[in-house]
Amino acid sequence: MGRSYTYTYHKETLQEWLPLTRIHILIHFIGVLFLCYYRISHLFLHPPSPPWILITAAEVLLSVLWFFNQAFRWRPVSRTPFTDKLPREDKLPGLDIFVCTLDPEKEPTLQVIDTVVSAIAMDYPSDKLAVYLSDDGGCPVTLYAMREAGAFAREWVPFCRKYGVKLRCPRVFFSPMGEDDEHLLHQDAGFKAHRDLIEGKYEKMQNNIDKFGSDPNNVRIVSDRAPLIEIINEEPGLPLLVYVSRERRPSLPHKFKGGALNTLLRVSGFISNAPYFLVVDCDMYCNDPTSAKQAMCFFLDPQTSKDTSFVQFPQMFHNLSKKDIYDSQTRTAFKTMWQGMDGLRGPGLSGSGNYLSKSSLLFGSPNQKNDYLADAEKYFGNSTGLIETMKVMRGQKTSKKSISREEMLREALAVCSCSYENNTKWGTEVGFSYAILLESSATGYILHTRGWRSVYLYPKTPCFLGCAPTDIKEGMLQLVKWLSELLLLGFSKYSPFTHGFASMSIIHSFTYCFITMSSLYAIVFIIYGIVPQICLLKGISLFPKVTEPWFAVFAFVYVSTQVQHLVEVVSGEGSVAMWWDEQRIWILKSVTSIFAIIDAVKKWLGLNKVKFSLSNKVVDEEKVKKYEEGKFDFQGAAVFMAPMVLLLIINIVGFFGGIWRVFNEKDFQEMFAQLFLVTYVMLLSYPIFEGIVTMKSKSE
Ligand SMILES: O=c1ccn([C@@H]2O[C@H](COP(=O)(O)OP(=O)(O)O[C@H]3O[C@H](CO)[C@@H](O)[C@H](O)[C@H]3O)[C@@H](O)[C@H]2O)c(=O)[nH]1
Ligand SMILES: [Mn+2]
Repeated sequence: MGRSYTYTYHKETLQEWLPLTRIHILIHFIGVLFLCYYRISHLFLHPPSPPWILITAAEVLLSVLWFFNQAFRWRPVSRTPFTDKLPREDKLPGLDIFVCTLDPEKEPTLQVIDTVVSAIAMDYPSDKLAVYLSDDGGCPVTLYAMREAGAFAREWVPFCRKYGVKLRCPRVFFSPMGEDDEHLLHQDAGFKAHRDLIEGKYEKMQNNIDKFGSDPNNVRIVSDRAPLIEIINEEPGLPLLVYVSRERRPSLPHKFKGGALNTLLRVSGFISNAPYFLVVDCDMYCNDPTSAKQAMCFFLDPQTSKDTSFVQFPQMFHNLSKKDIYDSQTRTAFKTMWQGMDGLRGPGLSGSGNYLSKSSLLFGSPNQKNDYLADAEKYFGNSTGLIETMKVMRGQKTSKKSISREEMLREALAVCSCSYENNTKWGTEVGFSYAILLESSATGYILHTRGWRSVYLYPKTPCFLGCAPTDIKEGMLQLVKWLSELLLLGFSKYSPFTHGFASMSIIHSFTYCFITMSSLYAIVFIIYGIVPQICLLKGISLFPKVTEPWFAVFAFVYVSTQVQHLVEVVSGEGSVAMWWDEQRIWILKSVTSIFAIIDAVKKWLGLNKVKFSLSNKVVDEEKVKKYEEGKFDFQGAAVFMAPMVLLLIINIVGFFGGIWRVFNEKDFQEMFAQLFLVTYVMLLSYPIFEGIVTMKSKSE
């Protein structure tokens, strides 16, 4: 174990081999500098030819990206919360849970309900807990299902508490996975009977929802509607359960999930007004009920409470196969990157599985210099009731007498209207940011620029489990949606290159530079996938001769990168096969990022309408089967695959043509690097060829 710092309720541990990592970065950096020197000086010494200019551009860009990428390796930490040291339950602060859903077609209602029920069963004092579902589709089936879920929760929550059930998502508990709970095996016969009774009720609920949802009218999104708030459960011993569907009008902007979350921020003020809240997407059920207390270890700790804005858990998935050929788990993001940022001033906000402090979103910077409440209407809008709730949260005196429930609900409905945010600071200074479509990425980043910290927790038992895309089309859609938006953030007025440098620690802002720019790998790989191959065919050497000392620089940089990656994968319980597979998918995703760049340019020029492409969470058995077998499935992804297919064809021609030419010309020494490159790509992309060939034969 590395060096560690102990706080009142938690502990921070530095990576054990940190000095080695840093030495490696420095040595590699020298290699990179030599490489850039070789390329750039070559352009001045020899008449620059187009292939040389291109390859120089690619390598310089790659070096810049490498440089920013090292910021994640500079100071990774891991954290351990001490939940048993927390104050007594009655001293814990209030907690709201926000679940967002939109479309029952892509987000099956039963899944949404499992998430809601698992949230209600969180291990947290009931009178301090409230669960809100934001239904952006306004679908009758969702409201109906919420009422059913409310009734089921009345049985489920006491059952979980009585027997100390660990898996509190009913679907998982009643699946074969639920039978592994050691501690439940030793329960008496009464437990078994109780369990079967509850299982019956669970099935009944599912049937009811299915039946209600079989009427097409009940599953249609209502896009023109008045707001609706319904308090579903409100009784002692049970958490509050609230259904919220904000006003939607086809002609008025609604700001997607960011808009939904900001609405919940306001509505919850009237109903529970907790100082902290958890955001989960509707497919991300709570797998470990202790996550709330884990997060509280940071919010309540005397040393970290003042400037901790959010606690992020990794997004993990319940539907991944062993091989995970598409790297849907995005290991690099949730292991290397987030952990690396955690040692600086904190990970980014991922949008799901994160606990946040409401004050950090509502009242500016942690040193409380700015008093938004002094000019409340300008910042928060004209609801005096809402401003009262905020004063209460800040511990300020309020002038308000208690109001009737009807009046309270009326005021809460008013802050759900489409026009409420007009001429206020919602979406800019207050609440979730509307700067880009990825409300969370932007919000997390802006919180950091204001001086807030965040925390990353990666416990052994996953706290939240969602549904990952299991075919390439969905995966690519999601990738393009994220990377194009992040690129736009990089060119916005909030850019980490300008705004960020000015307001954040320098290494922390490097991590954001990398995050916003990572789609530029597309340019590197496309050049690298065309130019050396064509030059190999034509006999133009682009790299130093194998016998020249300069060759060693290239070889070193290549091997060093591979070793770093291998160490990272293997030290995190990955395998060598995973290291190899990740390279393949990384190149594939990088090449496909060209669509993200195109998309971002189009949006920037105003050619593309801003549209949130909702990820599909429906499990398709056939797709899953192929994915489980580790076979690439390109069905429906022809467009996304086109650039990669083109590069592969060029590479195949380069490989065979190149070998033939080298044997004729005997210029093996000059061409070694290029031959190596085409061979490496051939080996790496074999499963992709296979996928393409089987796709063909299927459509015939
Ligand atoms: O107008 C909308 C659009 C989406 N959602 C909800 O937002 C969530 C995220 O949507 P999804 O399509 O599943 O996003 P992902 O592709 O999984 O996107 C990731 O990136 C998003 C943008 O930052 C984050 O919001 C997500 O939490 C994060 O999981 C879902 O619960 C949706 O129901 C809404 O409530 N209203
Ligand atoms: Mn999702």
